[in-house]
Amino acid sequence: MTGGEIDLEQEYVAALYARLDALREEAAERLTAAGSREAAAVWRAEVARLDAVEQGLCFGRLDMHDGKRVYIGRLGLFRDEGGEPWLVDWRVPVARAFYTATAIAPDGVRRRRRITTRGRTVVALNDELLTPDGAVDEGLVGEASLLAAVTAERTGRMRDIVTTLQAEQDRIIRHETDGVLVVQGGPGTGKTAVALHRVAYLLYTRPRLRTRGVLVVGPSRVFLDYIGQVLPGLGENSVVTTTIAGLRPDVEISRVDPPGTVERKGEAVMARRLATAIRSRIRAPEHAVEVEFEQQVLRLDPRECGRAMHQAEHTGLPHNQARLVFQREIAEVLARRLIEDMEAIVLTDTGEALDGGSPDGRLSEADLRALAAAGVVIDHDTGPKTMLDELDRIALRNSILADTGVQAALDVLWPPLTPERAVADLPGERADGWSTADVPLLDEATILIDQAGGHATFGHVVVDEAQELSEMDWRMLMRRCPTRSMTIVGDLAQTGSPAGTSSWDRVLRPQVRDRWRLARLTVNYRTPAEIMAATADLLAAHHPGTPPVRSVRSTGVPPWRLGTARADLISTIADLAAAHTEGQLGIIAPSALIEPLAAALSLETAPDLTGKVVLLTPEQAKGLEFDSVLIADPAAILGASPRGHNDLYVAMTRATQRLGVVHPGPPPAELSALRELEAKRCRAS
Ligand SMILES: Nc1ncnc2c1ncn2[C@@H]1O[C@H](COP(=O)(O)OP(=O)(O)OP(=O)(O)O)[C@@H](O)[C@H]1O
Repeated sequence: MTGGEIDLEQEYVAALYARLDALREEAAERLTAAGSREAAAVWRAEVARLDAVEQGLCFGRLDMHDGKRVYIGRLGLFRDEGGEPWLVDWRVPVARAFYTATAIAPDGVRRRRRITTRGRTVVALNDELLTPDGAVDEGLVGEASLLAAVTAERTGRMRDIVTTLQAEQDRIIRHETDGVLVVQGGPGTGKTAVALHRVAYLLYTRPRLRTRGVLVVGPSRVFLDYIGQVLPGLGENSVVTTTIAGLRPDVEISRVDPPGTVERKGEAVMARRLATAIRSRIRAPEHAVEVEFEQQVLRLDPRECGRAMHQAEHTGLPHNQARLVFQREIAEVLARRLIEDMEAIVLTDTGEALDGGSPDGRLSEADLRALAAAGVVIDHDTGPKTMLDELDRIALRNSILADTGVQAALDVLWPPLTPERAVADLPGERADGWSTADVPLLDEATILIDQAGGHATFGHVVVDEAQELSEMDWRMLMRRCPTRSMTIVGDLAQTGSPAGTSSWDRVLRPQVRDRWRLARLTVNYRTPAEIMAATADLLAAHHPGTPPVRSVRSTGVPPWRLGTARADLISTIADLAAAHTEGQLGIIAPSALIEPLAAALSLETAPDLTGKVVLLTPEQAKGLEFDSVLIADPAAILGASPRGHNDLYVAMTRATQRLGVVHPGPPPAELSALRELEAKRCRAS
């Protein structure tokens, strides 16, 4: 590339930055002058959006066969209002060819130019000529930018990949489906990256989504921190991110359930069990129920109770709300009875004291008390039939409802419930704190007991590491997404949770029937071929039908294993970590080893992704990546749960450069083909 070309592009890019600066200045002024909170929020978001695009504002150019030239960047810029676009946003249709055009299907493109900038300076240009014979410009490397991106040292924070998106990824990002899109792909195929870029794409192309909201669900807080900069970097700041348990921030997690319990609690049948258990709290009486109100004993016969219960249940309202309907029905019955009694006394009017009436044939003391409690003032001079008007009747019914004695009698028939109580009373449950597997149960119970739809909902939901969700988790999530517009990404060969899935159809069909589409990603951008080859036995043994993903590069560095005595395991890992110099090292160990390893490595037990050495379990490592990975005690990882083989697969596929495995005793059969390192040569590289 000639220096002259770079100078020309530099001039163009500098002008784009000048325009960006002008827009920023204007947005900042509008923010200062904003007259309302709403206006301030709009301009604050605009300032953030303009700030976010500083790095790599413009990263590409398309020269079309018809002579047009299109510059592509992180946002659209116009030289002046109504004029030709100066820079087009990567999400507009015309930019698509930047990611998908090939020599065979050039889509009107003659030349694709990648523009690399450092700060505001253009440092490199890479051109591809998309001529029918596939010839490329001299001295240019087609995949140079991609390879530079995938081999760069990791920082503990995911970066966006907008400059190097590949065609199979772009197809998913722009997929037109309104319903559920499932993206299945092996490790490192860019599922997370693609899901986040799809969010940015959807927010851009469907602006109404901004008001309806987008939710991104990830497997852990550490993971959410890891991906936290990607969307802001794409100019999108308004997305809510959470873990599945975080959907109910009011539930404090203080317990870890054993695998069998996690599996059991995650099954969809729990929803039915919960509903049945709640329903069973309602007890239709076999004999008449006596209710005391203002020292009168009123009798309710079982048929009256049954009818009131039926009417309440018929409303379809949650338990506690239907209970109020039941109580109102019963109060109506009781009020009617009281009124009939009172009016019967007055109507006899024989001068006799009847049925507790006073000697002058009027109301008894108890009747008067009941009426007084209802705020009904009796005018003894008025005729008996007009004694209680409609308002009096309502007041009487309300005072019956408010009476603690009546309440106590009705609570035996239809007790009030809390979601916590309902879940804690399930067979096999405990009331001494909650586990993450309890969260969807509590959420389900909330719906059944207190409120239908009191939670926030979203216009689009993204689920990452979606293979980990239980059937109960899916139910909870679907309630947050009434439109069922979702992007679900995951890998069935990486399922670790005992309640997770091995079939997308099994978890999605009950929710959306066949209204979901499957897209696949096939190229691994993270893990070099040498490491993927080392996982082949593990994958073949446990997922015989799953094709291995193709690595985009090889490093020439084979992964290794090192045998050690059990007593030396911790010190061996500590020595390897101390000797490690190249990039970030992830040490992945079974949970039983986290404490002793943290002590030996002077680390916290909670993983810190900004550290040079990060210690974590396979579960915590989900979705993350490191320059080098060291696995401690693979047999323990395999044996820790029924899906230990998937956990080991996850652990082995986290490295972008180097992988080592330290095993006390003989290696697991699946790893025996790894190159064995002699103890004295043991280094993490
Ligand atoms: N087109 C691309 N250009 C540059 N880097 C890419 C590209 N696609 C993926 N990557 C990088 O590859 C790595 C793996 O991507 P990502 O984490 O999205 O994969 P994944 O499929 O979610 O992996 P896993 O299932 O193993 O967690 C990331 O560092 C990502 O930035």
